[in-house]
Amino acid sequence: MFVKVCGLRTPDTVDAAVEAGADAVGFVFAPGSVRLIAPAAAAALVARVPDGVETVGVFRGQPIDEVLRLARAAGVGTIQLHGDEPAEHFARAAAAGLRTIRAISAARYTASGHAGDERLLIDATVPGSGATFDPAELPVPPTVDWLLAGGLRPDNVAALIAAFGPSGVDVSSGVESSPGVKDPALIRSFVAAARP
Ligand SMILES: O=C(O)c1ccccc1N[C@@H]1O[C@H](COP(=O)(O)O)[C@@H](O)[C@H]1O
Repeated sequence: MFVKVCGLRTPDTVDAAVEAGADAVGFVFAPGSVRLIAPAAAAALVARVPDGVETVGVFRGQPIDEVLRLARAAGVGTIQLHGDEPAEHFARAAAAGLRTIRAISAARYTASGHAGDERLLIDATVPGSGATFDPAELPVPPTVDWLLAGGLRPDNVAALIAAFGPSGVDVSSGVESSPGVKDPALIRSFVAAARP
């Protein structure tokens, strides 16, 4: 089970995610997020991440030139786009040597609409809110590689994996002691619960 821990902003929590065995760590560059991090600060955290652990920049509705500039400054290897971005944005990212994750709400998922995506993340309507989505919004889970996100926590992730059968999971609020403040112990508990 691929495990991503997102919205990291401090060295101790990046280290906790890596040591716990996370496959990916995420840094949020979407304006207005409580987890927003400056690219230079993110670059210092990316430098702590060993090869083999994916570094993901998270964006929402931003111009692709801004996305690429921030991704380059932070040194992340993957971008995650939450704003219904056009195919051209993904092509520009791939041309820049970046991997991509398309993030959509469960209510907007259609199999035909996402067959060609490299990787898909299916979230609740408001990303980063700590809310889960209604299972009725995803009657038939994707057959492509996909990440389950939205309100995941150490105490619910195993049941949600069993219910939806994703390729991976992605968490932010559920491993925080307060909005935007990651808790190393909760990070460790989440990774252990996601990969028993
Ligand atoms: O985390 C944020 O603040 C954020 C802001 C804008 C776009 C995406 C964001 N986070 C993504 O949402 C998922 C789910 O969050 P949560 O676990 O429900 O809090 C998170 O993993 C990020 O990929």
